Amino acid sequence: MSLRVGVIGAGAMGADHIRTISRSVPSARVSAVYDFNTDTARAAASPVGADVVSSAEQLIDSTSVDAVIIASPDRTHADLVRACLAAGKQVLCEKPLAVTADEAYGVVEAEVVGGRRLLQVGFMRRYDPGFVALKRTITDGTVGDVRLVHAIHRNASSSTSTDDAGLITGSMIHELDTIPWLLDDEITGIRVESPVVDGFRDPQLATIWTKGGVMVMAEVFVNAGYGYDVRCEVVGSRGTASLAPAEAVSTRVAGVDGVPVRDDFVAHFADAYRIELSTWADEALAGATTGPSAWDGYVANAVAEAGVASLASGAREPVTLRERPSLYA
Ligand SMILES: NC(=O)C1=CN([C@@H]2O[C@H](COP(=O)(O)OP(=O)(O)OC[C@H]3O[C@@H](n4cnc5c(N)ncnc54)[C@H](O)[C@@H]3O)[C@@H](O)[C@H]2O)C=CC1
Ligand SMILES: O=C1[C@@H](O)[C@H](O)[C@@H](O)[C@H](O)[C@H]1O
Repeated sequence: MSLRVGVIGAGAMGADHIRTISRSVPSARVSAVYDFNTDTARAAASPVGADVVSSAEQLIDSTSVDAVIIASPDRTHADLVRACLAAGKQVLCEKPLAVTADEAYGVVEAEVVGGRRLLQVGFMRRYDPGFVALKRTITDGTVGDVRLVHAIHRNASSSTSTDDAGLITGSMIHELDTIPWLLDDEITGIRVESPVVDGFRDPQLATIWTKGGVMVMAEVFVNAGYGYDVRCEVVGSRGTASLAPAEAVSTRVAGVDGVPVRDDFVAHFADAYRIELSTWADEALAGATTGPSAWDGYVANAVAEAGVASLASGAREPVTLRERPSLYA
């Protein structure tokens, strides 16, 4: 039996998830696609033989859809997730869970009412072989006690993170989820600054403090021009650990010694998306989900909100969280 997946939003990310499922996830197949733009939906659905449906509601309620992937714009996520929860369907919602922390907590409350976890948030770095190996160097004590993390997150360009707050809620949100997961720690404060005073504040530099006493410097630059670049170095009391370059081979050609930089997230995180989708589909078939939760999505939104406040105030802003329901213990 394979999981019949309905996909809402078939732009860059939705279309890539559809391709990945059809090529590399034997336990699932895409049965229905909805996109606001019908041509976009058709282009993604027809190569995999999926139906194009005329609304998100129709897709969620369809008897030929067992589980849903939401890859429409950020502002649509929370309402669509709530509709999936009301229909009792497993749902993988792309990050961010919501645009504000209150909206994200509303999703937490809706899931708690149902009494079981149905939602996974698309924080795919938790499945990336590089980030998983980096986390292992922390948990097995290789680097000793962690003191600092240096993170870099650059896009060649971005059509989705296009304003000051959107850069934090749409792009930096990956760091805001990765750091607590990597360190098994909580973020307690954040200051975000930018060298750009007028216009779009890109790049942004975040200084992040954790409950365990670690300091993190995170640079996010979504119009860096040269390619997609995600780096992370952990500095501990016994040594350091860094993500290795994504390519396995370094070349010396035409007087240049180096490794290519990939174009975008689709190429850079291909393995992470594949492992994320396979794990999610296998678990959904078994009626469970153990990936990044509604609570994780809410926490990342709460830190992002403090980051947005800091960019305006120039101050270090505290992160205050609401009560964590026992469903996410
Ligand atoms: N996990 C990751 O690494 C990534 C996650 N994302 C997330 O995926 C989502 C989609 O991003 P992209 O694919 O890059 O954007 P995109 O702009 O390429 O695609 C969005 C698609 O959604 C459609 N759409 C707009 N309103 C809709 C609605 N109300 N219902 C259904 N479809 C609608 C648009 O027509 C478009 O085809 C965003 O939430 C983004 O934050 C995006 C890129 C990478
Ligand atoms: O999630 C993503 C995009 O939405 C976001 O706009 C990019 O900055 C990130 O690198 C990508 O992973």
